[in-house]
Amino acid sequence: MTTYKALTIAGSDSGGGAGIQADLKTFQELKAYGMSAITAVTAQNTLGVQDVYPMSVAAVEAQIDSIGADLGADAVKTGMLFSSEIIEAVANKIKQYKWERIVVDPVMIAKGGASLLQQQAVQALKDHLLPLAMVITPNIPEAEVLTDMSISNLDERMEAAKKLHKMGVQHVVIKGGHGEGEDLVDLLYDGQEFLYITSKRIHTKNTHGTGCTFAAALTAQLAKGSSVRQAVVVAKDFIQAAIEEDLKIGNGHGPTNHWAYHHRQKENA
Ligand SMILES: Nc1ncnc2c1ncn2[C@@H]1O[C@H](COP(=O)(O)OP(=O)(O)O)[C@@H](O)[C@H]1O
Ligand SMILES: Cc1ncc(COP(=O)(O)O)c(N)n1
Repeated sequence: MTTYKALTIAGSDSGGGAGIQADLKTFQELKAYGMSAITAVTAQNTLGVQDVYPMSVAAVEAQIDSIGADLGADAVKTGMLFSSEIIEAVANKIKQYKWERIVVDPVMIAKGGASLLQQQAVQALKDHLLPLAMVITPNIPEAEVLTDMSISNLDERMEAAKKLHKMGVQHVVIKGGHGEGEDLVDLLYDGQEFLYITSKRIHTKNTHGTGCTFAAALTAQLAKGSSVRQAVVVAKDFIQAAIEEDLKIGNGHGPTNHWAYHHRQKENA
């Protein structure tokens, strides 16, 4: 049996709902072997981010080198990268190891408002990482920052997707969690066609880590050899199940349930 390997380069969330922890749980549920390179340690829970401790560039590079020199990776996800220095180092390592199945989740601000990316690092993200991305997965506010436009309807979202594609990204997924209304649309653009992945909005405050979990599911599927289109569909099912069966823990915005998708599949088998 082949073992498919997925690497996440992201921040640690001590509360376990987002970041590295969400990614590794999701990889495991989708049967990809999970590995990590930590860019920053956050002291975080369902109430918010209490503190951020970035790692040194050398520490980030060393973790990636340990993986590159031995295990290798079939797909790589980036999440919280914090600074331009870390972004540049990560982009260089991706090139050095010739990794191609790259999912860039351009994490900027936690749901509670804490900054997970320094403002001056947005340009580094555009210059160094976007051209390496097989898929980018911004939410609407992140797509607005990256394209320097305001997005208030689906037409503007399509225009933003085209702009991001022009920046060198192969596939763009602009997620719809921050949109309005009962119908929620995640929009996929591959440079030629748009695909609308729709669902009903679930009314819950427990959406901590939805973006990380969605992008991690996408990465696990890409590691196993899926096409981007198939991987996005599975990622959407995964996050839908994880939000529907939320865990109701902590006193703030609780995490999603990373085992719900697998659990449902077993019940339906
Ligand atoms: N209330 C919700 N009901 C159903 N799906 C949701 C909800 N909120 C987010 N999602 C899904 O979770 C994923 C992450 O979406 P979004 O909230 O836009 O990103 P982020 O967590 O990065 O802010 C997307 O696939 C989106 O469709
Ligand atoms: C370490 C870390 N990385 C990413 C997020 C974004 O989480 P969300 O998916 O809730 O926007 C977070 N809160 N913490």
